[in-house]
Amino acid sequence: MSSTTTSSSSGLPYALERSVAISAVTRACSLTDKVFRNLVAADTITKKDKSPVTVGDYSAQAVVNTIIGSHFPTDPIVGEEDSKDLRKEEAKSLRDQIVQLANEALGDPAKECPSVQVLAEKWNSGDLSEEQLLSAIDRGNSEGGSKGRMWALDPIDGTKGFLRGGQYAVCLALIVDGEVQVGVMGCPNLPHDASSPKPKEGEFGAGAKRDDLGTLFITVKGQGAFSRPIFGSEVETRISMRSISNLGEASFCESVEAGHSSHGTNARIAELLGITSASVRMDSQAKYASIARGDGDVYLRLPVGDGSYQEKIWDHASGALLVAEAGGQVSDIRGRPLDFGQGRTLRNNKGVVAAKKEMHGQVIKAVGQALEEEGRGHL
Ligand SMILES: Nc1ncnc2c1ncn2[C@@H]1O[C@H](COP(=O)(O)O)[C@@H](OP(=O)(O)O)[C@H]1O
Ligand SMILES: [Mg+2]
Repeated sequence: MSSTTTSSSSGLPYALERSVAISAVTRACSLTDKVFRNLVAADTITKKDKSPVTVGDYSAQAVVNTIIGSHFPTDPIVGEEDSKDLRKEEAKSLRDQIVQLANEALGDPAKECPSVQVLAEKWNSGDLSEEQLLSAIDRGNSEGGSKGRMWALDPIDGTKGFLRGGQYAVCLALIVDGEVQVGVMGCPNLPHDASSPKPKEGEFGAGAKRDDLGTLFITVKGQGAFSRPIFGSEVETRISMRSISNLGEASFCESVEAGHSSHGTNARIAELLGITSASVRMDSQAKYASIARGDGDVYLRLPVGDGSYQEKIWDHASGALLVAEAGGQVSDIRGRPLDFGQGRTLRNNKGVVAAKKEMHGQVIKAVGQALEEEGRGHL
């Protein structure tokens, strides 16, 4: 496996990877958005861990892996899904829908940047077989590790948000020797900027598309953080974290799901920091995106219970780089950097704390105190 930096005509490191990732995520977002608007709840099947997996998850992974696989055939992919359940007899109608949706997304004559066009003919014929698409899903079975290049993909991060009409994200990152180098995140339900009114319940669903929704976040290590609409304009805007003079002015983001992040501990940390505004609850890595562009300031993800859950690399790779490139610092609850070189999980880390660089240390101190008070100081 080579760790060399590929660049295209722009001359910047990872320019080709950036373009291909944008193309893959954009196509996957069109697909998930379509599924979202025509959501057929009956097509949801249940994995062993009981999290809902939809036709959107599988099709989006098939699309992204097909595109990554044709441009970078030797790059391993660490993807959330595999095709095991899909290959079962009873999943026939789900498979048929995936084949149709993935081929539509791959065959869509969307505009591509010139470097991507070169290889587009490899996958955009729109007639891949069921087996080709199932194999593409299974390209995501890499075990990860600390050497060489690999992609991390969450085809629909925030599955619960997706199903309830909240935030979700298609997240793709390139990791080289354990360090995230490129991150692209598509948030189809996130307004283009924080000043847009928040979507209200009932604004989603068939035919209710709003022009100011759907935001793409793009980052390459050392090159800054950018956003642009997913659908429509390709003009990118540089984003950065908000300037606040003290943490008392901050607002923080946390998961909607109390089972994913301890709301009680988060509240105590906010109290210790003098934060008075209510937390913003949001599904998916849209939380990283929100603080990166200054909608909020701190992302707290405090482990629940005994802290034995191991965070997955695809749940954090693109978001963590985005925040770092927007002026933030991302670590676990002890202030250790997230270690993406340990396989499919962040097994050397517990929880996540993301905040503006200058204020991160103060947040970590409050985290330690709150855990101590709960008798979880050993975490
Ligand atoms: N006990 C737990 N602690 C922390 N994260 C968990 C968890 N159980 C599941 N998750 C992860 O939390 C992710 C969603 O995060 P959030 O709550 O911030 O939206 C899920 O991603 P998926 O929705 O892709 O399955 C899943 O991987
Ligand atoms: Mg996820």
